[in-house]
Amino acid sequence: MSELVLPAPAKLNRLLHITGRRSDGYHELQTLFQFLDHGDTLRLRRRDDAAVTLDTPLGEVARDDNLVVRAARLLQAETGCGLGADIHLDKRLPLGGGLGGGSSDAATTLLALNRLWSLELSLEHLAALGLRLGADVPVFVRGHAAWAEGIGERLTPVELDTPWFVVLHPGIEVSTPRVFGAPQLTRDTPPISMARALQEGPRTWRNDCESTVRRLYPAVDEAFDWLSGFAPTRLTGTGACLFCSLRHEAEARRILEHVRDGWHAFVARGCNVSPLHQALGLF
Ligand SMILES: C[C@](O)(CO)[C@H](O)COP(=O)(O)OP(=O)(O)OC[C@H]1O[C@@H](n2ccc(N)nc2=O)[C@H](O)[C@@H]1O
Ligand SMILES: Nc1ncnc2c1ncn2[C@@H]1O[C@H](COP(=O)(O)OP(=O)(O)OP(=O)(O)O)[C@@H](O)[C@H]1O
Repeated sequence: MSELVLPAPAKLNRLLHITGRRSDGYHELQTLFQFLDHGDTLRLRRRDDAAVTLDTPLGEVARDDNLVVRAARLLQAETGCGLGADIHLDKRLPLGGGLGGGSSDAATTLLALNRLWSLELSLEHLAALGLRLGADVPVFVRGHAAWAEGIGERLTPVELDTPWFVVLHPGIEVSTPRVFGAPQLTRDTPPISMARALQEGPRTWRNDCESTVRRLYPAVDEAFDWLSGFAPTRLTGTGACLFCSLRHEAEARRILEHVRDGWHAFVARGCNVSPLHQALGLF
């Protein structure tokens, strides 16, 4: 096998609580991660030399800063592997959208190169490596919907309902550091048990960043009010994307017909096993 074409799915934070702040400034979270059957696609071809090429420019992100390239280099450094890869990234997920696109691209790169380079590192090992690239990378490596604590790296697999979602992007990029740096952000939600969160169910789930993001970004506020006219709406991560759940795909698709110019929306199904792991025959 010398080439793989694999998905890098989006994630939603179905619930996001901020329970504290660590001494290094990072915030402690409790969150429920679930994957979507929508995302980026990567094509990776093995090279016999150590070069890593990426033929897809990504806005202002320099090639060497792209999480795909950083993931490949990290794997080479960790294992001493002398092989390389030519990588093509078909980017569909918005940057700074709260859908974890960059983290998912990194995770897909780690799993794909582990195969193409015959490294046989365990998912545990790859998740620990991925954490060095970003707090959301481990859940994409592990590949199961999860209750997460810490900065999002302590993961317990869960089975969540799998509705259809409308995901709405209001056409702007939200700065995660700006949201986490906002004085008015709620940072003291008392920790709850995973059992309680699951028992209380989706209708009670909320995102502690929501009011701050709506105040800082009027475009998110406007889109939130609009989507709420169809179904109860939530923010994912620190935004900018919003989502609502529907029982039937047709109902979700009808909402898309009304989306305003300048906004982008898609319909996707929630998945408890990542489409990446389904494609690789894991689980
Ligand atoms: C909020 C989530 O979307 C939940 O899934 C993620 O935890 C955000 O992860 P991310 O986009 O990968 O964010 P990073 O690039 O790691 O962090 C950007 C900045 O946000 C702040 N940050 C981020 C995550 C966190 N738990 N606490 C923080 O205070 C830090 O200032 C950090 O420098
Ligand atoms: N392959 C990549 N795809 C997207 N962003 C990347 C990539 N490589 C590096 N980045 C950088 O990482 C930043 C965060 O990207 P990402 O798409 O993961 O944001 P996000 O959806 O807001 O994630 P989160 O839900 O974790 O907050 C981007 O703004 C960009 O500067």
